[in-house]
Amino acid sequence: MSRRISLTQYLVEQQRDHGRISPQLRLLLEVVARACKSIAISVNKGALGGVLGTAETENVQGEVQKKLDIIANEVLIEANEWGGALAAMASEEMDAIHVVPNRYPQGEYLLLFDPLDGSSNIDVNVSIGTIFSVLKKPGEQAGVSTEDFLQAGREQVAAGYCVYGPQTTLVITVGAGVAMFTLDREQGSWVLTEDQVRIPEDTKEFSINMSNVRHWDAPVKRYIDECLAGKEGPRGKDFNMRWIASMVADVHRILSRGGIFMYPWDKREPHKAGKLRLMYEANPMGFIVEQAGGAATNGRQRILDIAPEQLHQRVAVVLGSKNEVERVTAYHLDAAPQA
Ligand SMILES: O=P(O)(O)OC[C@H]1O[C@](O)(COP(=O)(O)O)[C@@H](O)[C@@H]1O
Ligand SMILES: [Mg+2]
Ligand SMILES: [Mg+2]
Repeated sequence: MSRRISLTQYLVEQQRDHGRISPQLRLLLEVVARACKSIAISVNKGALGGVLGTAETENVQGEVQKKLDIIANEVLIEANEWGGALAAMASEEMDAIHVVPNRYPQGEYLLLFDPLDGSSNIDVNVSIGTIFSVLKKPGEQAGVSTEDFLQAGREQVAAGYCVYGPQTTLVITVGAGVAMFTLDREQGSWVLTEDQVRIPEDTKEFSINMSNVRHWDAPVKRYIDECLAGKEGPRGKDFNMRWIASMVADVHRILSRGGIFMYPWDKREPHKAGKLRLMYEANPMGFIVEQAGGAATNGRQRILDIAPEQLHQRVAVVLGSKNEVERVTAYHLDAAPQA
């Protein structure tokens, strides 16, 4: 437990006392936090709010959209477009970038988000979340293009996620460690409940969708086989497994008690680098995990060093406790290059 301060106080300290963020970035993070609060209210209403079920539309990735995917996307756009901190936004649920309309002041930041992560869990009342990433618009020129968004993850100036679970928790980094805030529903405010979060370097818990085992590449199979062999195997210890199928919830557990999360490349759709999206899932989570002392790779390369080529690009993800991520990465690098 740390000092009982609000998100606003925390961000003011980051701005005023440490000079880590600009007033515009502070404003932007407060607006995102407010939008998450509003999404949390819709999530909590569930069937009573008519927010469950599918919307009978598809997003750019060809996935059927849930009503909450669309609601959360609209909440984030509406909350952020008039705030003055942003030049444009990009979302899992929108094919193209959304440039802040001329009627609003233009800011210097770019916001990317997965408005609702863990969509398959919405209707079954399991934790879901929102993931976001903030970049600075490059160059001085007026206007903004998709290319402006295609920056490596190490250029992020802030990132975060909100998990809508038994508690509503907002986790953010501005590049100076990771802070967790819990929503106080009575007060309507975010209260700092954990500062300088650290992920243990070792773990005995892995997180992967085991139903895909037959499709995995050899290094992933080797790593999981060794975990499953337990005390009698080469690792000499028993491992536990958790798979929530909401990346936000799986990553949140790893930040809370360590572990390794993997959504690797697999043979089901070999032309795709992975299932998860680089710009608004892997990059923000990679930034947060590194800031908490963990590691994040695509099996071969640090996620934050990947030069993006497309807004909705997919990527393989291995993240969490440092020593385990390094082990999986070494297994990939030892093996023959992927076919
Ligand atoms: O259903 P699977 O294959 O286990 O995939 C689960 C993964 O897909 C995701 O739900 C993808 O995110 P979206 O729900 O935002 O599309 C991740 O949160 C999760 O880790
Ligand atoms: Mg997602
Ligand atoms: Mg989503």
